[in-house]
Amino acid sequence: MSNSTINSLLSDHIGDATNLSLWTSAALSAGVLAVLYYQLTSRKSDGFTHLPGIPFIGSWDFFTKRSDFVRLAIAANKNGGMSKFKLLNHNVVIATQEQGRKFFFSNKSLDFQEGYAVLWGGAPEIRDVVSQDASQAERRSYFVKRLNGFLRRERLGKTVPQLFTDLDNRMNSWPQSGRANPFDNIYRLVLQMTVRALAVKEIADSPAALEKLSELYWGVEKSTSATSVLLPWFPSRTRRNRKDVTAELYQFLADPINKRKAEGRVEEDAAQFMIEQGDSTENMVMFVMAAIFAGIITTGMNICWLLLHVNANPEWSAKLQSEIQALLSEHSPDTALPIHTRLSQIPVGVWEDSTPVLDLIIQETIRITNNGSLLRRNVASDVELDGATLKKGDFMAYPLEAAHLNPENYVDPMKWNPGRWEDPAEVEKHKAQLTFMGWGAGMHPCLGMRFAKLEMKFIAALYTSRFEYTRVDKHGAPIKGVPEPNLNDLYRASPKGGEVFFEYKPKI
Ligand code: HEM
Repeated sequence: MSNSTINSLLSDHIGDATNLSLWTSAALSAGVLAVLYYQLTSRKSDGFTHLPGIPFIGSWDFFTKRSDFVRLAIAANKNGGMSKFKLLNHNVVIATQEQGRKFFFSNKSLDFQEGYAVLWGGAPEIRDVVSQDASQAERRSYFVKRLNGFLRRERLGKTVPQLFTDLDNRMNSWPQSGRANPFDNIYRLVLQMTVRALAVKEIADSPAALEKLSELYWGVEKSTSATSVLLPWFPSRTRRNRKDVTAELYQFLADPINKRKAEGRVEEDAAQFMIEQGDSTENMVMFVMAAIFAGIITTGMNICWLLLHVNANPEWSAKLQSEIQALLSEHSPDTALPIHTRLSQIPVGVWEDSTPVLDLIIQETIRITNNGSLLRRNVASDVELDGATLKKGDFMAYPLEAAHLNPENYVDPMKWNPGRWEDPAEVEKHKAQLTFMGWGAGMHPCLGMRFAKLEMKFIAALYTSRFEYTRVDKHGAPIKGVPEPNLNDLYRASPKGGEVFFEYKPKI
């Protein structure tokens, strides 16, 4: 923790870490931390194991190396109980065992929005740009209502041909064959689909506008730091950037909506539906920002990992191809048609309910990849839990890796093995014990799951039908197996040990 923590603090507060000579920062890190850093490993009288941190500041590693940090809690809680750490004046409790997990997902005093609003700064926040009269609950209910409307089967069904055309056009815009980083070009496919299905046609139609949108999103992410999250009032360099980028993003999304409203022009897209419902531009932009954010981060990282794993596993790759071939033969037998047209003729209901191989592959990929920490805040009264008191105002975190990568729950947990989901009894067991929560659980299950699964299925089907590919490093040397995801990288879970590329060429 030491060097990076101090450096990130300094770079954020002072403005530019490169202005500090290396020896100064190293001396500071070693000297200051030797005095300030403390580590408490045993369970204390308040019933919690206290995790290491810096006095007054707390455990900055929760932001900078989250997975490494939560693994301390997983180890500390192994024989029961929960861990606790400080972030400035906030207490954060990490539950990793069954009792804490069940409480985390079902207790009504734990507030979802409050947890993320204070402890997670990755999403662009509309309140950074325009003042909002609506309460958080009202904004959430608006978001849920609109999302559910857009995900109705008949509505999605009408969009499917356009989604496949978009995907095919994007793939046509790549060099016919070559080496590409999936964490770059596959992410862009997800953005394209999300904007097409849940946002504004004017942007979905324009590769340049999509590129700009992607730049703005990653701009918000890059401008997020521990300081901007924990000290939102602090006029740091990153905070100013974040506000500026969010304001630009807001305007970028609002402009085409306002223009269309002013011209009275009618298009066929999600924005049009919202305009016809009389929605304000602010609400529409809020919806689009949140939907796109959920889309490009989680769906993006999971589809990249899915393609990596499938490629490294000939058995599952063959099963996937035969599932796709069977669907094509049944629903679009004319082999003279282009593959994206044929795939688009498979009904949405079939994609959702009759693709068992894709379902297993997605489930297993998410178990290994989707392992961030979920967050809540106790907004009600003090609660007794597992021999300790979770006070009103305390935060709670549940690291998904505590369940998903635990050898007590999954044999050989780092092995990608979709077959482990074939036994219905096993699936039921994980459901009952809450040991698979890749799509959330209890009071806050993922509301975009159906759409995210469709996006991953469409991309997997079209990409693997169009291309042959192998996994290589940046020099083109083949990569054995599949690296582990770096779970400290909250936004991409990028491969440990360096970038992985796909060397691809068209299938004949
Ligand atoms: C592979 C892609 C995705 C994965 C693995 C995923 C996973 C999750 C998980 C684990 C949660 C629970 C968070 C918690 O309990 O703290 C969640 C919640 C949520 N997800 Fe997703 N998600 C994905 C894609 C999407 C997409 C594309 C959308 C929307 C377009 C979406 C919308 C939501 C919403 C609105 C919630 C919050 C529900 C609530 O407030 O109760 N998700 N998701």
